[in-house]
Amino acid sequence: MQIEIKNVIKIYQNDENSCIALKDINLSIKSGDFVSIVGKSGSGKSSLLNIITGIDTPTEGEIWIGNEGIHLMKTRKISRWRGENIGVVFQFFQLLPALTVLENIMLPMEFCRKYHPKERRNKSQELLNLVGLAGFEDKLPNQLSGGQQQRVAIARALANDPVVIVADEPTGSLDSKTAEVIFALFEDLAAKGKTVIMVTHDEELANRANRKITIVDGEITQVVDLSGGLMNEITVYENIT
Ligand SMILES: Nc1ncnc2c1ncn2[C@@H]1O[C@H](COP(=O)(O)OP(=O)(O)OP(=O)(O)O)[C@@H](O)[C@H]1O
Repeated sequence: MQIEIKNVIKIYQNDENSCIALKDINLSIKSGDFVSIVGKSGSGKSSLLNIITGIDTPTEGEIWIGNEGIHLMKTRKISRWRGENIGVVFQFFQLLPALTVLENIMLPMEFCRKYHPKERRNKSQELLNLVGLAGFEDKLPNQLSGGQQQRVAIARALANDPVVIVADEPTGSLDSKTAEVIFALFEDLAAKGKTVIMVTHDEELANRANRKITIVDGEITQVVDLSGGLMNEITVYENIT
């Protein structure tokens, strides 16, 4: 599904202060694209991801994913739609500690009533195999290493076979060797046709995506085409300020 972000502005407002986190963001992401987003802390990366996934709403602007206007959806519809169409992976995994690995993966299927209840266990098992954790079904999250927990989180993100995977610093809390294993999983998903959008602080990993987007102070300052292994700058949105 094509993603179109049009003139998105995000302003956080409280009683005394306001913070302009995103200033007129425009971006097109094609189906099957693997996009990395880099930028300094506070530049607006998470704000952008939260708006793409409908976790947060833009102050202004539009987000289209396929034919769906995310900015037009009511909160209740968004969570269901997200559950069916977008897999979200966070830096600190966010697995439910009291549920087993398999139960964590089944949760989005139950929430979206995807698959027949009898099928869910098999589907979850397949996903666990895919991330290389067969045999860990009945473990609790705290019995796993960080890298293993992130693999479970990726399996959970894939539970409803979403077309888009969005990951916010998925390797940020992992050592470099484990980060490599996790990143390779995302590369594999992109190669299988999923659209992957990943925020990372790691420039080396970011340069292995198809496109790298740099955000500075809430603005896209650079979009670099990395496909074909050649760092070939295609579009530069001028930083007007
Ligand atoms: N809920 C909020 N209320 C007020 N300001 C916020 C809120 N969330 C983010 N901000 C501000 O918006 C700006 C962008 O924050 P954001 O978290 O999107 O940046 P980031 O690039 O993801 O940073 P990091 O790499 O540290 O996670 C920052 O100045 C931040 O302080």
